[in-house]
Amino acid sequence: MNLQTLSIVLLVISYAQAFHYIKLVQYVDDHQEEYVEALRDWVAIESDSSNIQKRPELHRMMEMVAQKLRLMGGTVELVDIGEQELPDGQTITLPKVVTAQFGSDPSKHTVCVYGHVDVQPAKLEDGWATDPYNLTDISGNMYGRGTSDNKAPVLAWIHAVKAYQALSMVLPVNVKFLIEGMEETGSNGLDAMILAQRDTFLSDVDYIIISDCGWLSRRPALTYGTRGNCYFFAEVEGPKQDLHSGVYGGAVIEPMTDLIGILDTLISPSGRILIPGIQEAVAPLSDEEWKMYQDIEFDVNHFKNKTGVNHLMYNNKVDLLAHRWRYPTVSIHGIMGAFSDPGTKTVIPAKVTAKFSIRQVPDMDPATVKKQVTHYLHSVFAKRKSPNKLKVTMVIGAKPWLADTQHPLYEAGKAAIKRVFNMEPDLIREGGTIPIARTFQDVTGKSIIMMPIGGFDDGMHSQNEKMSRYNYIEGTKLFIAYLNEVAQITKTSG
Ligand SMILES: CC(C)C[C@H](N)C(=O)NCC(=O)O
Repeated sequence: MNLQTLSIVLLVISYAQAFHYIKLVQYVDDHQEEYVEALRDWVAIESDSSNIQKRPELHRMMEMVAQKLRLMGGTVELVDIGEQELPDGQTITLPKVVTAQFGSDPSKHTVCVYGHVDVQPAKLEDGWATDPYNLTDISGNMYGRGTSDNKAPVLAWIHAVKAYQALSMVLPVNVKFLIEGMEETGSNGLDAMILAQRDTFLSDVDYIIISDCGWLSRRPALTYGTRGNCYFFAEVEGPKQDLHSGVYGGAVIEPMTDLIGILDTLISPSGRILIPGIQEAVAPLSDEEWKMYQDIEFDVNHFKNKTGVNHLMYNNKVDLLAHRWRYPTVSIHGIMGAFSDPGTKTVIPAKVTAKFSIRQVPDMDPATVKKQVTHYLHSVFAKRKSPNKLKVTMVIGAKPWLADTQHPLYEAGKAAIKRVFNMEPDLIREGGTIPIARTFQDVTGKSIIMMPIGGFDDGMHSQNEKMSRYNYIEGTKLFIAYLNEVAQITKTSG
């Protein structure tokens, strides 16, 4: 083929692609209401993975996902991943993992979209303005638990594939789905499943795509790193039952006093982690990283006001972003067994269990962190010379993940964002954890991209979580455009 014929062929291809894209976008716009109703149905399921009472709901949720994909003609499996062991030694069935496949053309790339449909706990009385399980649209924002994290993004991916099907257009790449129901509690059972399916379901996967995070501002973003997380229970046990604080106070050494005492030794008021060995393991901030953070458009004051605090740990952009993304932190989440109802119960709790977590960054290692924390807490507890008993357990040990932003997957992401939003994306990291990201990378050796569609103010895990209709619908278009861009990556790129 001579140069002139080649340019004509390329022109015809790009016209055809542009024409297809316009039709797909029109289809998405025309089906907005259907997409919102699909989200309403999913949000109505209280698929809280941290509450074992809700496990039947979680099973129902996984079945709903599978059924949706089956109805689209995918090859769908509900994979049994076994049992979850609870802290008291009991076991409970883990929600099955949904795998699905659309297309198996060996001449095309195969992408695997990972997502989750379990949610964090939510109760109206936590301070929600609307029922967390009844999707409520207020001024273009759809409120409900799990909207942004991660039900709407999963649906947007499904709808992207469905749009191609509905218009009888062939998918530009083969698309696989791997949807789980335990992400919020550390993806229990998934590591083993990924390992077991490395040479089967995952064998022909070229790239993994995750859309389980948010933008940093109103500018679309591509995410190239997440922090890991080590989650601990510290239990202090004393008397054989709860005691009257008037009758026994002053006579016994109280478990709660011990617990608060040791918790106070984890982190200084200025955010310095006091556990020996932790800070030392953190990779230093490179000049290149500093420059990347410096170049990101991010308004610290706006962030402060949106968060509703009058003082942040750091007031300059680079420090603040670095401490959200690439330094570890300790968060204390709650104390089980402590009196927390309204009222003035005067009790000495007999056994209290603190829950805290340490976000992980390169080059920390969860196995080492487990030893460091356990050893440290026992040594500070020993200094108290308390007769009570301390037990420290690590219940989640998820590693951090980092990607190469020079990979063609990111170039394809930039092109798709340019097409849909007509702007360049921010390249960002994420302070939260997607436990399986690192496993995917280590076990399959495949490249991963995180392509968020959540807004910066979606309130994941918080009261009034939402997803804007704009992000949901434009996000669906982004995924459509992205599939097309990935198809252009030369087959040899790893
Ligand atoms: C912003 C996170 C990466 C979103 C993710 N779904 C999540 O919430 N993970 C658990 C966590 O505690 O970070």
